[in-house]
Amino acid sequence: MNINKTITFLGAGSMAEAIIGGLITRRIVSPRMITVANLQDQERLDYIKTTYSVQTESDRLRAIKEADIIVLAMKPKNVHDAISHIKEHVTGSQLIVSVIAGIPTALIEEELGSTNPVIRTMPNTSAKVGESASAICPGAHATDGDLLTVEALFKAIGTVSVVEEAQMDAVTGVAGSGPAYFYYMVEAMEKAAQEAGLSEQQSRDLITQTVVGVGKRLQQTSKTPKELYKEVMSPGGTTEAGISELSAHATQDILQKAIGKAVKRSTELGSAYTPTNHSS
Ligand SMILES: NC(=O)C1=CN([C@@H]2O[C@H](COP(=O)(O)OP(=O)(O)OC[C@H]3O[C@@H](n4cnc5c(N)ncnc54)[C@H](OP(=O)(O)O)[C@@H]3O)[C@@H](O)[C@H]2O)C=CC1
Ligand SMILES: O=C(O)[C@@H]1CCC=N1
Repeated sequence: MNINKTITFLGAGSMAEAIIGGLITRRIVSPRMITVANLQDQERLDYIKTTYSVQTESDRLRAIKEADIIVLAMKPKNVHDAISHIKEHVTGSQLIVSVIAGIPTALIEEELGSTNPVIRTMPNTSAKVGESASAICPGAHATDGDLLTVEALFKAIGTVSVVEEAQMDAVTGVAGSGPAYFYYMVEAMEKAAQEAGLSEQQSRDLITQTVVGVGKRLQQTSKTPKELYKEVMSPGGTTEAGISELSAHATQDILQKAIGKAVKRSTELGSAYTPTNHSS
């Protein structure tokens, strides 16, 4: 499916790149329909232009002029400046899509001071390979049509769940941050593999395929995670030795707490932020 909308990304960081990469590689949006602007880093814009053949623009107002969709892809602490800069130039028909963690649609609407439709989203960096687990929710002025447009866009880069806005902080801590937990674990697995005598490449290949297999299995079975790891464990075997060590250190409790902290941080980013106090 090709989406025939002009899209401007305000922000050219990891998340913008992951989404742009997904849209271009999967030929969902033509590169000439995408414009990217950031605050100041021209070298980064040059990299994005060269890598994805999209348009880049150092002037943010020129960047949004022809956009059907404006994607806010800056850090929470930069939202106020970003919106203040563009608000007088945003036209009534432009759809605002936020990928920003923690910032509620009501706040973006207040900053804009208009009735432009706003959709809050939470993708993750697996967008770059078309495998993001994204969630989206509409703001007060967004129509079902706006939601469908953004759903179609994000479906191009993975799966999309439409959720209540009250669930967005949970989505952020679980799925937005989610890839990082797995990469962190993979890092430890690679170190262990190399200590045990595998080469860097062998470790990477074996662990990557293990992660892919786990993902596919989870998608295809109704078994619980416990049933699945029990399948791997033979009594007195290797897995039992490994899982016992994890249990002895209450690893599941730690992981639960870690994700809880991420969810809490998302709520903090929103509650710490007001248009007059935007230091979050
Ligand atoms: N990284 C991730 O995995 C995910 C991130 N997100 C959200 O995406 C957003 C961006 O994160 P990420 O890409 O990691 O951040 P980065 O720090 O990599 O990128 C931030 C970008 O915002 C730009 N920027 C800063 N101020 C402005 C402004 N006033 N107007 C336009 N652009 C501006 C920066 O430009 P310059 O470099 O020139 O200052 C930079 O290109 C965050 O809000 C984050 O919560 C959501 C899901 C996952
Ligand atoms: O760490 C962050 O704040 C962002 C939001 C989710 C993933 N990265």
